[in-house]
This record gives sequence, structure tokens and C-alpha cells, in this order.
Amino acid sequence: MLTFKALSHKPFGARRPHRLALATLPPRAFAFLHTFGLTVWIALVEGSGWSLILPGLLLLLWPAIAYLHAAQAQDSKQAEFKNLLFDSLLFGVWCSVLDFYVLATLSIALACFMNNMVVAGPRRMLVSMALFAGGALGWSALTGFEIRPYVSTGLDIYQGAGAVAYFLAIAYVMYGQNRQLGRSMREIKFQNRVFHALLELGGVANSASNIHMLLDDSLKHLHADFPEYGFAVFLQERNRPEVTRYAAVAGLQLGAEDERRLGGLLAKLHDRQESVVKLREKSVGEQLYATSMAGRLSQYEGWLIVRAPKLDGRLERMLTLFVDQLAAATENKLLHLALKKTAERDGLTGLYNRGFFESALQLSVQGKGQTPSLDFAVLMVDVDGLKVVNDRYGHVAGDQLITTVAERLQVHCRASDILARYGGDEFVVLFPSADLTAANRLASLIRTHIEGQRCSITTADGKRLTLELRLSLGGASSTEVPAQEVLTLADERMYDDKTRRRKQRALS
Ligand SMILES: Nc1nc2c(ncn2[C@@H]2O[C@H](COP(=O)(O)OP(=O)(O)OP(=O)(O)O)[C@@H](O)[C@H]2O)c(=O)[nH]1
Repeated sequence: MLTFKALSHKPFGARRPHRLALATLPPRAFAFLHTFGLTVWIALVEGSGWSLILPGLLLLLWPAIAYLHAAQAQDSKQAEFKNLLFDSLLFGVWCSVLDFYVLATLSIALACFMNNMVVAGPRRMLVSMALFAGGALGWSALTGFEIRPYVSTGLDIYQGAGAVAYFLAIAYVMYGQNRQLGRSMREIKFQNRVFHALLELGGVANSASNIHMLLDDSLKHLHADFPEYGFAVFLQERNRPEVTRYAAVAGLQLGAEDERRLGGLLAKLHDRQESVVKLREKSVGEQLYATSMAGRLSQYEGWLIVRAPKLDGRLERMLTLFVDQLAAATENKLLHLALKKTAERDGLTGLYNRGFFESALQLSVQGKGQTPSLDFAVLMVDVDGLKVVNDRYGHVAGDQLITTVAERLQVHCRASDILARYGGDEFVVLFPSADLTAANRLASLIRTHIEGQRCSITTADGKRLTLELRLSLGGASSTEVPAQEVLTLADERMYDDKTRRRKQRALS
């Protein structure tokens, strides 16, 4: 309904016709004006006077009619194709009217056939030939066939010069069209590169596991797609813009000192309103332009820097798109990492939580099922006496005991060990791809470096006091029992250890 209204209320002549109709208007006007001149010349030479000149005036009207026809048509390109065919018919008739003056007939026919061939191909040219011949022969059949191949040398010169001017004009039109085409092709190629780069940025955002990787890989892809530009990205803390939290560079020669100074320069630009700011950074060289992420990140202020010879509208549009994409990807990644941390980590100690440990244990159990030689081990650790600490000194003190044990355990774990808080005062370590030796090694380190060590805590009433750390341990591995029973065995051994230690304490 809306479309219908828009079309039906368009004012007369308001629509811009297809560029073909615009391009053909001047050469057509010239050709018909020239043919009218030819007609007048022949009328004067032959003495036929107004009987030839008056109908010839119609030739002057046709270019305007053709233009209006194309401008008013729904499909102005198709209308112009029809105009070109009608040119052939009209000129065929007029060559018959002029008794087939040879130079005119040849040059006009050639122009008609060529025009149709250029814009619509050989089939349309054949139709044009048929119309030209039909017009010429039909008119001759109606009015009598007369032939006058030559009029005068002066008219030959006039016609020859007109034909040369016309063909040059057509060549110029085609040159203009080719240039336009070249520009369009370049623009399309550029847009394809932008589109491709945006797609790649989306892919990087999915695969990157942290912000450094996200920014590094994004810039590497941008630079690979646009090697003519250099890129850098800076994320600065929102409340302390002088602190650059993340920076990545691709295709730019930035030393550590340059990065520091660029960071300082950006920190001063926070209030600038321009979408792209030109940076006068002499030591880095070339022109650097900074595009702000303008509040699209919740914790940071972000900048995309580009090294380019000059800033034009196309580059500015491209930077805006990249900045949007980078900002969205970074914010999503930050959110995703925060959620992942909340889902995987224990709030008090920052260690992995029980859920994460159980998933990791499950993977190890499955791995052992698929590859029997792939063993794993588990070490359970339980803090002795937490309840007493809670009861005597308060839960805050108990929390401090738990976090101290967590920190100290972490010191002795390797990067491949999965240390988790399993429950209140229980910790567990999974050693993927290891046997009991790994659990025994850590148990021995705990006995040597943690057990019996002092730990300083603050009580609920603000007093500092020192406690002695005591831990019960139980290790087991998949070399001893079926994979599903390893955790239970470690737990049993931990309780055995606890009982033994209690008895020892009771005796001492
Ligand atoms: N402060 C604090 N206490 C906790 C937390 N989670 C569990 N607890 C407490 O830890 C204590 C665990 O009790 P028990 O299993 O008897 O631990 P224990 O006193 O160390 O005794 P044994 O393990 O048998 O030596 C309970 O008092 C829980 O309320 C926590 O996050 N913070």
C-alpha cells in the first residue's frame, strides 16, 4: 500500500531516469539536429522547400519525446532500449525520405546498429537492422522508391564531419560509462573487503579465549585484509584513562615507549566529540587517526588507531564499522569471561569450584575408558579444626583460614593440576594424565611446607591471632581402582588420615 502511494503520487518528470537515458540524450539530440540540417540542405538544393523541411521539424521533437518516455517509464532502461530501436525505424524512414543519399544512409545506419549492439547485444542489433530496413523499404513502398546517392561535395563534408563528431561523442559517452563502471567495481571490491573483514572479526570473537587474543587476532586479520593501513587498539580504564589495560598492534612500528606516549595522548582525548581524531604523533611517523569506541564498553574507553596516508569518507565509514564490531566483540567477551569465571570459580578462594572439578573428573574418567593407559590421580585435602575456629573467633576468621590454605596449596600445584574447593573446608586436586606419584608428590610438599605452618588471622573483635595449619590428606589413582571409584578411595584415605591424626593428637 505504501509503495503504491509512493509511486502513484510521484510528480511528473520528478524521477531521475536510468543513466543510459541520460547518456544517450546529448548524442541523440546532436544526431537528429544534424539530420534536420541535412534535410534543410537537401531541400534547398533540390528546391523541395517547406514540403521537406516541415516534416523534418519532427526530427527535432523526437529526442525530447524519447527522454520523457524514458523518464516517465517504470523501467527507464527498457524504455531507452525501445527508444534506440525507434531511432532505427525513424532513421530508416528518413533515409528513404532523403532518397538514400549514400553517405547519410551508411553513417546513420551504422550509428543505429552500433548503438543497439553496444547497449543490448547482437540480437537487438539484428532487430534494429530489421526496423531500419523495414522503415526505409516500407516508406519507399508507400511513397515510391527513388534513389539519389550523391548530392554535393559540400553536403558530403557536412555529413562526414557530423558522423565523425557523432562517433567521437559516442566514444566519449562510452569512456565515461567505463570510468563509472571502474569506479563502481573498485567500490564493490572495497566493500567486499570490508564485509570480509567484518565476518572475520566475528569469527575471531568466537574463537578467542581472552581479551588479548581477541584484540591481537582481530588486528592481524584487519591488517591482512587492509595491508595498506596499520592498526592499533587501546583499551584504557574508564576511571583512570592513563592506565592502558589492553593494547594490540598490527602493521604499525610502535615501540614500548611509543605505546606509552600514545596511551597518554589518548587519555587526553576522552572528551573530544569528533568521530575520528587526527593524532600528531611525530615519533611514530605518518598520519595516525584515532576512532573512539565512545562509551560502548562498560569498564573501558577503547580506541582504534589507524595509520593511513589521509582520511577520506570511505576510510571514516570503514573505521566506524570496525570500531562498532570490535567494541561489541570486546564487551561480549568481557561479559562472557566474567560469567564463565562466576560459573567455574569459588567465590571465596577464586579456585575452581566443585562443579568445574566434577566436569574435569568426568572427562578424565571418560578418557581412561577410551584409552586405558591414560591414568589420572586425585588428592583430597581437608582442613582440620575449622569448626572450632568458626565457633571461637567467628566466620570471618574461618574464611581467612580457608583462603590461606587455598593460597598455599596453589603455590605447590603445577599449571596442569586442577585445584578446586570441593566443599566447606575440603579441597581436591585432580592430576590429569598422571598416576599416584603426582598425588604423593604434592602430599609430601604439603606435609613439608604447609602442615604445621603458622597462619595469621583477624578475629571478629579485631584481634590478630596466629593458628597452626593442620590438614588431612588422601590420594588415589586410576591405576589402583576403576576410574569411577578414584574419588571415593581418596576420600576414604583422607578420613583414615584424619582419624589417625586425631588419635595421635589425643595420645600426645
Ligand atoms: N568460615 C567458613 N566456614 C565454613 C565455610 N563452609 C563451611 N564452613 C564451616 O566449616 C565447618 C566444617 O565442619 P567440619 O567438617 O566438622 O570441619 P572441622 O571442624 O575442620 O572438623 P574436621 O574436618 O572433622 O577436622 C563447619 O562449621 C561449617 O559451618 C565457609 O565458607 N566459611
